[in-house]
Amino acid sequence: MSQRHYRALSWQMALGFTLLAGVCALAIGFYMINARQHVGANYAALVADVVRAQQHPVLLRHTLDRLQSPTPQLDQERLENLLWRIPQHIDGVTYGLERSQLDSGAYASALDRLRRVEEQMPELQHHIDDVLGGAAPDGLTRLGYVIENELSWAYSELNELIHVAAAEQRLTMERLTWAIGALVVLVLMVVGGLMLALLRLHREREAVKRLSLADELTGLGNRRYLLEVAGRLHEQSLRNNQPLSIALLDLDLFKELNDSLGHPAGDRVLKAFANAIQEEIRQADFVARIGGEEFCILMPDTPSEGAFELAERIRHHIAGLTEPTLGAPTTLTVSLGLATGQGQGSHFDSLYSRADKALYRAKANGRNCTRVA
Ligand SMILES: Nc1nc2c(ncn2[C@@H]2O[C@H](COP(=O)(O)OP(=O)(O)OP(=O)(O)O)[C@@H](O)[C@H]2O)c(=O)[nH]1
Repeated sequence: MSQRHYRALSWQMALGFTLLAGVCALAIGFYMINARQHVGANYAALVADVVRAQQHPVLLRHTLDRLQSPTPQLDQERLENLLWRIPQHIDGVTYGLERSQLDSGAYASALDRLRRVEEQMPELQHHIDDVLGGAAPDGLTRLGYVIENELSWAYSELNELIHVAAAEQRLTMERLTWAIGALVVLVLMVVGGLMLALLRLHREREAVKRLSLADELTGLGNRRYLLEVAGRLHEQSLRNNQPLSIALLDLDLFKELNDSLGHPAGDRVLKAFANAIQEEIRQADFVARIGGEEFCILMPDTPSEGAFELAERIRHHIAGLTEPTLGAPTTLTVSLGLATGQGQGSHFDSLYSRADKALYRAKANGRNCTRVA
């Protein structure tokens, strides 16, 4: 699997992480907008009611002041209008307060005063009627100023209370937003960390797997890897009804070389041999070191003639190698056994054993030659 699948997996993880981060960012944005709107919606209507109601004491005072002037004048229309609007606004503000999140204890005294004002409204109406009937305006102004005072105090108290509460709530929302943001960052960090750890684990597992399938000396595949690939290629050849060829290669008289030049020189020769094979084979072919100086090449979609051609090419290449490439003062020859299978009747084990027999014949026939099963 490897590099390609690993890259694909990395991309998938990166994509997943980006999506997750995007969703989190969207969620935070959505939450922040909603949080702000929530704060505004909660108090905006109440603040507007209170601000509108704050005009009543001002208008009342203005009307009463005109009754106190040297030429007293009764603005009957405005007073009647206030008598009608003051209780209405008191009801509206009371309703808004009850529906708000405010602590009822905080606005209880303001509400008491407003209710008292409501109770005094009929009395105020009597005084207006008396003044209209010709009585002195003293009673009307006395009660009027008391009501004006009560309304001013109650509304300014409520106004301040609502603003403080709105500011507090906004602060709480901001803190909450930061906390959620931090939480999301933390979650992203943890998820990111987990993904990285998973990738690292996967990479290490792949490295271990690669090591377990590689030949340490030459870097080629080992016998286990050969069997794995052989199974795949054999199935593929059956499915597509294509020929699959196998070549077994065995260096000639390698023991002598080892004995005369030493083991390290033998190792260098083995590496040179592996390189030479790799230079000759196609990309679709697979080569493995299956024993000391024994190698195997799998050639998918290759008929017997093609396999023979490649075998001979390798043989001549090896015979032509000289000391600088071999890393040892010697010449080298190789014997090869070939076998080709095609169709349902061909089993890989029998293909291998036919190639082995052909190799045995090559050795028996004087070495440095290729024999076909
Ligand atoms: N340097 C080195 N030698 C190895 C390695 N693995 C196996 N050998 C040696 O390869 C030699 C193989 O010898 P034999 O099996 O007798 O074969 P041969 O001498 O090549 O004779 P023929 O195959 O009949 O031509 C042995 O001496 C092994 O010790 C290795 O990794 N490095």
